[in-house]
Amino acid sequence: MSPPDAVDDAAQAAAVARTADRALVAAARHSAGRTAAVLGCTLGAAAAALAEPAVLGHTLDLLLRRDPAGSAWTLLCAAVIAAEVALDAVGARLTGEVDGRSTARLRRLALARLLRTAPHHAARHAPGDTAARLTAHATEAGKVPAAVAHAVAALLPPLGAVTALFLIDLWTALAFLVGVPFLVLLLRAFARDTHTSVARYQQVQLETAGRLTEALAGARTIAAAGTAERERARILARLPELGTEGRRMWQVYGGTTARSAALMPMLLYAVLAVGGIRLSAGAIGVGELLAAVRYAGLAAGIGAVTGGLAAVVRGRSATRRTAALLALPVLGHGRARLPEGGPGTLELRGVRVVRGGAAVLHDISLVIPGGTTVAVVGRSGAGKTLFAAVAGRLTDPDAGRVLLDGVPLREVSAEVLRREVGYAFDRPVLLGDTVGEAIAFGAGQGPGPEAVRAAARAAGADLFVRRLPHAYGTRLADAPMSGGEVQRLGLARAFAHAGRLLVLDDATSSLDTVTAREVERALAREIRPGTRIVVAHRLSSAVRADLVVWLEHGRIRATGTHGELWRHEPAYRAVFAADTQRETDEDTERDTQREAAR
Ligand SMILES: Nc1ncnc2c1ncn2[C@@H]1O[C@H](COP(=O)(O)OP(=O)(O)OP(=O)(O)O)[C@@H](O)[C@H]1O
Repeated sequence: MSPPDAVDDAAQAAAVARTADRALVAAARHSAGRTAAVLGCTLGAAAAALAEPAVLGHTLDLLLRRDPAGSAWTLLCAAVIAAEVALDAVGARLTGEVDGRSTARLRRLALARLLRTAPHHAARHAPGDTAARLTAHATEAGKVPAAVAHAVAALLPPLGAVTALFLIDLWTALAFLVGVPFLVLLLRAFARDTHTSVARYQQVQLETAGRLTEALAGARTIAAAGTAERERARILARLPELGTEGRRMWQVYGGTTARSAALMPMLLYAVLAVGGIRLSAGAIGVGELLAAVRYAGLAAGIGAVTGGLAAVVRGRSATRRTAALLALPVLGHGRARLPEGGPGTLELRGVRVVRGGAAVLHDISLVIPGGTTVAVVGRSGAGKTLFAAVAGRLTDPDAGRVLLDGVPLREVSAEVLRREVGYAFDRPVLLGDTVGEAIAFGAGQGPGPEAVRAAARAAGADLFVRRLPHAYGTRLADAPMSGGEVQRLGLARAFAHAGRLLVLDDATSSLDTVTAREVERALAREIRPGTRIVVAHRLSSAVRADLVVWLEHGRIRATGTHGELWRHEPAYRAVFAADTQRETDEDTERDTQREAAR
């Protein structure tokens, strides 16, 4: 890694840490009342636990002296113990609520951020990795506010108990204090070791989830390549590490518990021995000795703080993972509207796009008059998809501006942008319950059933949709579709929402040439007129376009009509060499079939 990269990564990690802390504060504020109630209950239970030895000791002294006040103090003992149990129970219930609410809030914020960032930022995290951050890690992170309250309250009994020891008898308290440095060392080592293990464990979890999702998405390729066994090994490769780190966490926890369990009796014996000497010297009574021993037990219970501390450490580490989503940059929107009835004139001024540290679109300056159909062509990797993404503001350029009907796209409101700019992709994802809903899916008021059908007809989808068991009401899960059929539904969705600018990014690539031409014709005749940007490898798309933008290595090599470019630019013809052959073959095939039919 080069030094600037290392600096960038460190700065990014620091930014994520700050975002994580802010997210935790926001989550705690969101349930401030309940978190305060958890703190109140746990502090109350701790106070009751702290009062218990003193009340018990005093009651014992009264009963030994047969003092009549003894029965009232016995009742007080019962009340203190009952209060401790009740407060613990209410605290546990409230803790569940706070955990749930904080988790839900973190999840909602992270998901909203994920959906509002530019797609290439969201793609930084693999789907499995994202799912783990939003589920398991968000759950751990959501536990932090209540865990902090518990950890704070857990400090009260030991600190109060040491104070009480001093109040009962100085020498007994000093006997206890001899063991305290060992306890502190134990807790520090616990916090350090747990943090390291938890961070490693969560990292391995994310990577394994990421690999699993990749494999699920690529199941067909894996089956075709016959590499299922190798893939299984790749997914599970880090499982032993997961086991190692999991065991290490339990070892650290178990070791700390065991060491504190060994330390505790020694402390208690020391207190008992010194207390016994003080009792025989008449410095303290039997009740006070009982109270001192119980306080020593409470004070040594500082080891119990380790449980709360572990939850806080795990939660903070998990928050950083969820917060990486919160730190994604938002694709913000302005409030501007577009001029009423504008033709859809698109202007790119000095557009430059950087990906992976290198410029992949350079100096793109171009005016596309409203109502024009533009074919964006070029070899694979030339920058066509990025051009389309910038043109409809799926992403912002790193330099330069994009204007639609004279208004910078960055300033256009989200609602206007998505009403006026539509997209269809090569591999659309269908969202909604039914086929009809998938076509109507979009911002604002969706199109009615008639508009949905018209869009499907234009996209060449109506016929196969009507053959489905419940036509447009068929559930997507019950409608097995080919790649071309899914693509036609994606086109129908774009047509149903067509605004002044429509971007078709390789959206007919899975259609046969005849269907693709029918769709192009329907688009010209039946869909709201406007500017069309058609990313295409097909010769026919370039032929039908009013203007061709020819990209090469991220730059505009030339613009013009297809005829002009075809006549004067051999390199332009070479872009379509394979397609020319394919279309010729398809024409020949069709001619042959016609001949055969005669
Ligand atoms: N997120 C990214 N990180 C790094 N490089 C990227 C990213 N997105 C795109 N690129 C690079 O930018 C270049 C242009 O990509 P683009 O997808 O626009 O090409 P294309 O012309 O649409 O290709 P194709 O015809 O194969 O779909 C490619 O070299 C690609 O590797």
